[in-house]
Amino acid sequence: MRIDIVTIFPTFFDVLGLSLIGKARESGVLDIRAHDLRDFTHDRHRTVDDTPYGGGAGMVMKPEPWGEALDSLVGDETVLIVTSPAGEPFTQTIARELANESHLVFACGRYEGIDQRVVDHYAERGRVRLLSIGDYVLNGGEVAAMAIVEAVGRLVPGVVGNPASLVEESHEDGLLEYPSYTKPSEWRGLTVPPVLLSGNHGLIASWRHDQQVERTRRVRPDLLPD
Ligand SMILES: Nc1cc(-c2ccc3cc[nH]c3c2)n[nH]1
Repeated sequence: MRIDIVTIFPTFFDVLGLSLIGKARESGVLDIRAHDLRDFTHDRHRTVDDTPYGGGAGMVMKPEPWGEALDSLVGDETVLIVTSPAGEPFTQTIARELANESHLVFACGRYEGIDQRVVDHYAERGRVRLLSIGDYVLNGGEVAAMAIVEAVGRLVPGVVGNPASLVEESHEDGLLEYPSYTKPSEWRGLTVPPVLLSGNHGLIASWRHDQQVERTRRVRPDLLPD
């Protein structure tokens, strides 16, 4: 999978050279590239923003640099992802959908956001998704893009060593994950649930599912079917 990220802070994504995603980049399973939006400006000050039509506080990102940057990256197979607090809530289901794509381009806004005509222009020509990682406001789209890149990247075959570890996770089966324990069997007076020491794998599986349902009912009842 090829992932391109357009941002005025390209070094922000240097962290993607670490850990699993970093190894996947080295092996070629993931090809992730960050691009500086200012490289697509032509004035001395490399200007990417201007005052909003209609007035109001803050600045809006100009459409021209975005058009040149995205024209250089977006193709017929591309899904253009614009992170925004006004976007569709990003979920594990969307992560799975995006993990099947061959090319993702992320547009990371700053200031008060990107001129709406950029989204409108590319939505007329291909697939564009406005995605939010939560109902809170960040200073820019980079943190949201980073979260989505990690959630999607780890689902791409060859990125995670043991694909079985992707199955029993929160949200993978619509439920929150069960609690996990490791040695020692007692720590600060706290012990491990005896069923996990029983060696009875049927009982363990049943206990773990019960824990998932109980935890989901307690913490995220909205995830349970009506
Ligand atoms: N879920 C979420 C996304 C954002 C976001 C995304 C892009 C920009 C551009 C300027 N501020 C932004 C905030 N905040 N919260």
